[in-house]
Amino acid sequence: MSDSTVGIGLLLPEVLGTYGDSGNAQVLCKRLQWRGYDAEVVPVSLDSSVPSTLDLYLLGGGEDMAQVLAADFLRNSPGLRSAANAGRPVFGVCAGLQILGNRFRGVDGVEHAGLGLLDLVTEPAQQRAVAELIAEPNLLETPLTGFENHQGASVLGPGSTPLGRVVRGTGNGDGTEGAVTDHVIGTYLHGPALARNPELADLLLSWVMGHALKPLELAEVDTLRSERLAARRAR
Ligand SMILES: NC(=O)CC[C@H](N)C(=O)O
Repeated sequence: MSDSTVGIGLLLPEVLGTYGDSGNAQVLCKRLQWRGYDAEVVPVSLDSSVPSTLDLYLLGGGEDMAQVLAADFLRNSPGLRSAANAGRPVFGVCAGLQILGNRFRGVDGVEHAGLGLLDLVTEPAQQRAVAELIAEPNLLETPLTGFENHQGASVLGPGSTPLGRVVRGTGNGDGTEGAVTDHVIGTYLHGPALARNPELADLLLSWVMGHALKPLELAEVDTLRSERLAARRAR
């Protein structure tokens, strides 16, 4: 990979790929390439260590045991934490959000340490949240859309702010959705989230590039968004 190529780290897709969130890496890569930048997806698997030099890091959702495996691995491989502490963007979805937090408890009742990159704690909720999820964003202009499928409910501490306010669905479980600390974002949105929410994709990319990127007109993305937002109104 040349120095000018943007390296998009896709962390542990073999265990955090259950909900299709690996698509977030393809979305970021394409949105850069369509604008004339070189970009490459760099998968990081359980048999390697996490490099601290990639430009951005992605974690997807996963089942409970896979999540514990991923959290243990990431706690013991310091690359992600040092990259985040150096300001490199990190985006985690669902299990990814919970791993980025301070700690999470699975449905088995066992508490596991997270990475402490987001100030949040996750406990199992009474009911599993499986639904379309819509939120009014805090950092962006346009509504956040995705689907959710999780048991965990997350409570934010003062070191993180919500990514948005739930309009439909469950999100964190208290009316807020997701969490942000510096350049680390966690969300309960699958979809993949960055395919459904191009403004969120471009926010992450603006942090990578150090400047805003020129807009992209993509009719397919507009159609997908309007279909998903209309589906919520039809119910
Ligand atoms: N979709 C997911 O990543 C699920 C995460 C976690 N296992 C939960 O149920 O809360």
